[in-house]
Amino acid sequence: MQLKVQPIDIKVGKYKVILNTIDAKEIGVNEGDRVRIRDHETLTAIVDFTEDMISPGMIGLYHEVKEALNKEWTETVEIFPAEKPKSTYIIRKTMDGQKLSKEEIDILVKDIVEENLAEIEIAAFLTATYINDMTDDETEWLTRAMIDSGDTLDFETHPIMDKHSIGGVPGNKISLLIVPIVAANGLLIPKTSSRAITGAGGTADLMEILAPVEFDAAEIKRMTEEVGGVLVWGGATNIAPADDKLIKVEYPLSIDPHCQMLASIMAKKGAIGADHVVMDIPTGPGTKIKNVQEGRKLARDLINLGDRLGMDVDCALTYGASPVGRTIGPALEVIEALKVLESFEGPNSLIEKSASLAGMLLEMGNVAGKDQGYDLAIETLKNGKALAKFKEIIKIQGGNPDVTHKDISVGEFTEDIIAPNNGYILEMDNKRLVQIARLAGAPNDKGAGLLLHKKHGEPLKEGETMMTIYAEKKSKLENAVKSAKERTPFIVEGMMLERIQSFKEI
Ligand SMILES: O=P(O)(O)OC[C@H]1O[C@H](OP(=O)(O)O)[C@H](O)[C@@H]1O
Ligand SMILES: Nc1ccnc(=O)[nH]1
Repeated sequence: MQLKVQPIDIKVGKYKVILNTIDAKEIGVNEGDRVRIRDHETLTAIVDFTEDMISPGMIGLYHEVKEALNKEWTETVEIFPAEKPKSTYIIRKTMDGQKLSKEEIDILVKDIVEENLAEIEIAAFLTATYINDMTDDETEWLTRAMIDSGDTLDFETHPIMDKHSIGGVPGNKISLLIVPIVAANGLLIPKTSSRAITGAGGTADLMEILAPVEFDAAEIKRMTEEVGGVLVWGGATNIAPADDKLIKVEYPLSIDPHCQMLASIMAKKGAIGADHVVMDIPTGPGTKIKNVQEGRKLARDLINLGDRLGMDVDCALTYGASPVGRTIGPALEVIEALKVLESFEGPNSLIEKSASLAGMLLEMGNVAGKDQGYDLAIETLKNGKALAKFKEIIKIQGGNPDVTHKDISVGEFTEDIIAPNNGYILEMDNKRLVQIARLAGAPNDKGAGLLLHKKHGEPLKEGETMMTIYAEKKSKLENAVKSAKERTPFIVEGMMLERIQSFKEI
């Protein structure tokens, strides 16, 4: 069918076109099907429908298709129904619980990277692997395919150190401390992070407040060689490019399937050529890993995958049942991390955890003797060398090295959540805390988040503030406050959990 072009200058991240319902019926395609567009070259695009935005006889070309075809308003193109990509059948196999071959995984990752799959198809794949986990072989092939589909780094100097957390515990701003501690001790640590996946602020979301985080592989190498470390966003590089496309679909689902998590993390480590890696596995109720047994199993899986890929991986099972430090959400977390670097002031949970993991890396990189790493990490924080190194990192990434915690602005709309009665905090619900922080606007509104005045095990008096919610928009604050009051994230000794009413005649 010949159709006239209507350019739509909206970027949708993949080849997509929009047809009038009448034309779509005539061609015989449904929403989400593909069409081949033939002109001087042929490309395949995913179809959207509309009744009124596009008139019959026209085809809306979103930015990416328009750029590729270089067609102007009312020029014509010829379109045909096209086969679905082979990956959709491969995804179906995963949904049926069947195992995939290396070739199938390579095809799937290629289609993800080339934007040939609709989000709903990627969501189906992720959900299928959430239900039917991949085997060790499949996970290794997935990781290798993710590494091979992008750029890799090859440093002349070794060892290359790296750190990653599987996430799942709110407030986990430790990379902002660990990277400068390690780099300040002469080791190279080119750290790539993702944005939030199940949380309210990933390391990339945090670092972005202090400096740009979008760099390509060559720039990451150059900056690391110059100052020893970087803190950049993995999604902006062409390093393991499938990763961020999968994470974008995981985020609204708030899931991080086991095999995807392994591949996502280890592909980033493999691609930058890491020799020694420390993995943080937050463990406990409300995290991705419910108990120590599960944590040990994941640690073995990570070590085993590292071994297959030629990396030395050590894991730290860490306490995750309540947040790290007292802040959740980008700006609040950055302030807390900067205070530790500036004056060694801050919550024990943050300092202890950061120094322990940094210490492991210092020992693995042979700049600290056995069992000496923790002390060296604390010393590097106390003597200001970590702060000085962090300033160098901020500067080389294009940020302002003179920034202090006082310069970071938080949301102007705040409300305190008050203790319902006297008692002790018996539990904190991580997932609820993240939901409330997300309702307040985190991670996209950088100033949104939570300041925890009270934590697990601490006593409180009726009427005391348990936490303050911060938001950049009043409506978001109201939503978050309503949610926090309806279902509290704190379980206080002696409090009534919920009132469940009998059915009443109206
Ligand atoms: O949103 P959830 O799933 O909690 O965790 C995701 C976070 O965990 C990892 O942290 P890091 O890069 O090791 O600091 C990721 O890179 C990301 O920032
Ligand atoms: N799935 C993931 C969890 C944590 N970090 C990542 O980069 N990816």
